[in-house]
Amino acid sequence: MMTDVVKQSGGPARTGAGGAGAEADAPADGVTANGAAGRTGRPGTTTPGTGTAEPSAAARIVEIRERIDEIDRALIELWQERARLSQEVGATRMASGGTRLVLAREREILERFRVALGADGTQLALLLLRAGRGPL
Ligand SMILES: O=C(O)C(=O)C[C@]1(C(=O)O)C=C[C@@H](O)C=C1
Repeated sequence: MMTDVVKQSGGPARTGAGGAGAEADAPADGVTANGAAGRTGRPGTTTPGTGTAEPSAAARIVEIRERIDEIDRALIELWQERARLSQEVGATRMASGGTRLVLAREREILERFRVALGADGTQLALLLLRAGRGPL
C-alpha cells in the first residue's frame, strides 16, 4: 500500500499497513526524511511518536489521539457490557426452557449494522454476536 511518506531519495516510500503502520515509517533515530526541525528545536528530529517533525501538526496529532484513546476505552467498555447482557439474555431464556439463539433477532442486528456501516458493519455485528452468545 502506498502512503504519503517520502524517503530521503525523494521517492515515495512503500509501507504495509497504512495509518496504523505510520509509526513504523519513522526512522528509529527520530530523524525525518526531509530534515525538518521537531519540537526539540533540533533540526532533523521528530516529535516522539507522532511521526512528524512539524510542531503544530505534532500538537494536533497528540490532541486528536487523546480523543481516540477515550473513544477506544468507551468502545471496550460497551463491548464488554453488551457481551454480559447478551449472555444474561441467553441464560434467562434457556433457564426458562427457551432456545439458546433467536436467529430472527440476530438478522435484525446484522441488518442494522449493515445499513449503518456497510460490509464492515456486518463483520462487526458478527463479532459482537459471537462475543455474547459464543460461536454458532
Ligand atoms: O436478544 C436476544 O435474544 C439475545 O439472546 C441476545 C443476542 C445478541 O447478542 O444480541 C444473542 C443471541 C441471540 O441469538 C440474539 C441476540
